Amino acid sequence: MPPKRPQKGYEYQSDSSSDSSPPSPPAPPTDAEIYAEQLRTASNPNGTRTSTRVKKINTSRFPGLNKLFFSETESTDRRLRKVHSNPNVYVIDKFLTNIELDHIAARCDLQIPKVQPAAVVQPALLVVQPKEETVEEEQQPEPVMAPVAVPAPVVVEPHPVPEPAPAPVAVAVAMPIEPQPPQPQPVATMPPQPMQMPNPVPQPLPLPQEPQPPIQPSIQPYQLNTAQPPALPVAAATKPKKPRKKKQKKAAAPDEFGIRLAAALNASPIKSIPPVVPEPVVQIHQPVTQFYVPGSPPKQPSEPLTSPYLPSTSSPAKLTPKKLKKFKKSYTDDSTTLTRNDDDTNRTSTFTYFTKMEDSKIAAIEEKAASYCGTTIERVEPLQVVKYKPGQFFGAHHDTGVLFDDGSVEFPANPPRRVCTFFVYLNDVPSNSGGSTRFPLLKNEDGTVLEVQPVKGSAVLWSNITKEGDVDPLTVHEGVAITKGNKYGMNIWVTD
Ligand SMILES: O=C(O)CCC(=O)C(=O)O
Ligand SMILES: [Fe+2]
Repeated sequence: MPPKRPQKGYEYQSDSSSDSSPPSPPAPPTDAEIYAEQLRTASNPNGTRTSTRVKKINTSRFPGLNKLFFSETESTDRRLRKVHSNPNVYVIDKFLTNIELDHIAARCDLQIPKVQPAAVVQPALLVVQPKEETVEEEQQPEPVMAPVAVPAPVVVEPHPVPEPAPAPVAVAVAMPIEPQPPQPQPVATMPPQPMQMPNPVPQPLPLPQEPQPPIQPSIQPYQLNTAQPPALPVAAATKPKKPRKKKQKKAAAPDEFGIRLAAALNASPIKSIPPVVPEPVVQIHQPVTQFYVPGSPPKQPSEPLTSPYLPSTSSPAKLTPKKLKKFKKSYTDDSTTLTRNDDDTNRTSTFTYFTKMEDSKIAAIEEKAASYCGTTIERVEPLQVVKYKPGQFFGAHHDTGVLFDDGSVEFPANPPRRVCTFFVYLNDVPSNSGGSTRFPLLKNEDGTVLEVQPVKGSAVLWSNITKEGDVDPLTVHEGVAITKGNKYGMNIWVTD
């Protein structure tokens, strides 16, 4: 019997060591193509499904993922707003900070208005308003991602409107490092949710240090046996901690506070401002010398795996590309011929990639996604930024395999496979302009299809696999065509 025609492809992982997306044909074969060829000859010589050779994912290696997606008990993580059960789909409001959003927009030259500060504060005002500080300087309270339960369906035009400026004095004392304009919640068209936490008082806005769920004991999927640690990007290397100051009651140094606030407000031309975003602590457990070609299958099943995604260069300069990202035409791979399909009518959007741990902010985002899943940064693919112009879309597909006409999904035989997806919205898209992320097989209680409308900075999060470690065909999804304006998003894929 001839193999079933694959309906939709997905793109294999690209070369993480390059700054941009893979080249268009007739370029020499990319890692993805080489991987596809290896896969074809190794386990799929006739172009048929590979499923009989597929290794399940051992979900016990992902305790964080188990808690989020497969546990009988509800997650108590208040940052997560569940918009569908079984399979669980969550929205994380304000997954990215405004600083992270602005950084991505700048690096990718996205036409997104800069985040508006909540108030325009003259830095001079800050000098005369010393701040009583009773907490340790570096020990910021764990910011809570103010979970504001919004009864759904909600028809909200997600246009952030800057709040009227509060009195400068109040701002000087209570102003967070990063001002956050009010943001509407991503709208999932589902029946009303029980209120998770009433939010009667203004929440302290999150500081640049994002809340991190406790990182699970190291999983160490990749046994890296070498002597020579690579020089990691400055920001990615674990830094020795400065001795902490004891609690003391003191007036905040107006200079420092003013400068940091000014930096956050973008109100200062000062060049050498102290970093606003703390250096992320990237957990690299073992030194790395051997690098696995992205996307290529492991050589021997018994052979220890190396991380497919860690940077392969020891030069921090090479890890900090100055070039702006360029968006390339998206492609998908056909599972029957395992060739790249550039003319895929199922996907008209374009994409580009960040280099793995390209800079401290990118590394922090990777780390944030990993920690939600109770895993470490090694498992996070290079971040992929996607762009939709009016009329563009990404039809129904699965992030972990090829969706067939009969609704089944072929699971790639070997790691790295995309265990879960964070799709982050980089701009707002009003609900009357299309552009939602739609899950055609997931229904709300009222029978309507689950759709999540883009709200800047929020992320929708789902698992691509089942509790048993097989592909979950229910998490097929699509990027609905946007009718007006552009849509920008970012895929964060955590792999096995
Ligand atoms: O654009 C969206 O809403 C979803 C995009 C997506 O699923 C993908 O890029 O894999
Ligand atoms: Fe997707």
